Amino acid sequence: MPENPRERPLGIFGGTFDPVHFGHLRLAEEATDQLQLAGVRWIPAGRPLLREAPEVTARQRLTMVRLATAGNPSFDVDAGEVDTDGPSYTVLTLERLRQASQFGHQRPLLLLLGADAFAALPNWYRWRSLLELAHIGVAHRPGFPIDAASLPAALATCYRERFCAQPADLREAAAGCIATFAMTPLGISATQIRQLLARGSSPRYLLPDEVIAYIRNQNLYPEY
Ligand SMILES: Nc1ncnc2c1ncn2[C@@H]1O[C@H](COP(=O)(O)OP(=O)(O)OP(=O)(O)O)[C@@H](O)[C@H]1O
Ligand SMILES: O=C(O)c1ccc[n+]([C@@H]2O[C@H](COP(=O)([O-])O)[C@@H](O)[C@H]2O)c1
Repeated sequence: MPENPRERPLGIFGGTFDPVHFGHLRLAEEATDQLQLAGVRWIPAGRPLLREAPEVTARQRLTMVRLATAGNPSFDVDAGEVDTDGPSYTVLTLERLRQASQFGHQRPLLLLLGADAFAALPNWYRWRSLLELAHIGVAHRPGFPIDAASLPAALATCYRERFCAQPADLREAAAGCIATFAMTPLGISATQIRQLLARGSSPRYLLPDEVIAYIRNQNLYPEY
């Protein structure tokens, strides 16, 4: 049991963010509301796995996340994965957070994932250990159903065993539950934005203006 069982979980939101967009921002905002989080810590992946290398550097993606989240006191940004050499394994990041004196082993942490990332969880390094370190909160995402029948068998079993319907239950333990939440469906992806930028089309209203200005000033995606 946590020292303070009523403490709200802190959301942990990792991503490649190449670039960050309103799908990410609404996910973090709606998770905070629906899962009753204390806030969300954004952690851009330094060297993301199981995907193509990002188009821009880790530091540039970190800056975009800082620009996008500035001004929201419920959000903060962690440069830990960007500052670390080597692949960005989430389990190691969670272990680092648990070792940091501010969290210890009692504070509820909740790893935020979109439904597509959740379905791929069995491919992650030491994926079963993730639930020893944090709860998992899964956002609905258009095109990616969250139901046991569509998940890989090992994950479907885990999902059935760990499912938690009540946000209040997430405060009763430091880790181990899987919750889902139905965020506003937004069919926005960073892939789509990169495709728009590559053909010189406007990405406006898919991501914050501050991020677009940075992309332009730094010539991050050269055709735009
Ligand atoms: N529109 C969205 N709705 C719900 N979840 C999302 C959405 N966009 C991204 N996510 C989630 O945010 C996290 C970080 O995603 P990521 O940075 O890879 O963005 P992406 O748009 O999926 O990028 P890409 O198209 O490059 O794969 C993942 O858990 C992903 O599932
Ligand atoms: O730990 C792993 O093995 C692992 C494998 C794939 C993805 N992740 C993390 O999942 C988050 C979302 O990844 P992505 O590729 O959808 O941007 C991001 O924080 C990645 O570091 C982590």
